[in-house]
Amino acid sequence: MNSLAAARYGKDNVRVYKVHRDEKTGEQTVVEMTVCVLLEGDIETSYTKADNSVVVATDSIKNTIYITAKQQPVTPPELFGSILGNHFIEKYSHIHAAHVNIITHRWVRMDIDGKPHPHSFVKEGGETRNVQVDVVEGKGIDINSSINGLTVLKSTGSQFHSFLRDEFTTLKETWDRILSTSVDASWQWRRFSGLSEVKANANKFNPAWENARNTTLKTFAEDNSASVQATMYKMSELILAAVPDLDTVSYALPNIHYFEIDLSWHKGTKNTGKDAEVYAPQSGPNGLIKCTVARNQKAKL
Ligand SMILES: O=c1[nH]c(=O)c2[nH]c(=O)[nH]c2[nH]1
Repeated sequence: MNSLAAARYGKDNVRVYKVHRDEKTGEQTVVEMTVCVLLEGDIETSYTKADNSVVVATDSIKNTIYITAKQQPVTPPELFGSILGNHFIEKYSHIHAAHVNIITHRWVRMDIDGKPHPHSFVKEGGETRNVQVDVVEGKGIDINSSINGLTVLKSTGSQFHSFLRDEFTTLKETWDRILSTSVDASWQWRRFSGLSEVKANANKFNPAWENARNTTLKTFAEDNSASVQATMYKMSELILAAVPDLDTVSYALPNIHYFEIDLSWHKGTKNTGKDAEVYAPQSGPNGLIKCTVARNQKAKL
């Protein structure tokens, strides 16, 4: 006999845009999100017995996302995700968990002639602000906030030497290299008991995002990096120290390589070592360095 070992379902890639119009100043503020909601609960029979009576249609889930966006604040995304997820477990007695993922796209207000424009925006790179909100009946609300796709480069101030050498090693040691990565940084909040506790803490989410972003950029720029590993650990420690409500901070950083090009074949042109100016950016393979730093406890490696 087989049995359903795990099941969840819902609507993915629900794109939502919301505008806020400040009637007094005439300034408008926009938010664009891509939302995924997946539900769990007493839904086995829909899989095993073709019983659709337990199915909240994914079309209804999509409608609920729109209605909730209309009726509730969509920022900070941690709060919107909690309100949305909580709705499903309160409304349907047989739904016991709602998993909400929100990608917030980065529309940044334009500066025109040095002044913030009231209703025009630029989409900044591929960077997004994301949240994963898991609302589980009887347990509480787990929130993981993140920055994705923040691409950075420094042209010096990075080293990589003294690494293990053996018969597989060809990489030269370097005391001055280019360092580039696309930052995926995430921070796990201590578990909230429920929606009212999330609401009581709602003013912490934006400052935490700002702190994580600023810390990432400042540390990346200012650290004379011994390695991606050492720099990302410093970033994680600083964020944990600044935001007491976090349990862990994680990074996943690709090491995007820029190779020197030997141009000596052309009239003895010097373009390596201290003479290197023209490099070949690599699209792959790339290093991929990850870590999770936990507060006051040993990380599970
Ligand atoms: O910062 C780095 N960490 C590594 O683990 C590594 N490995 C490598 O080839 N280059 C680098 N750079």
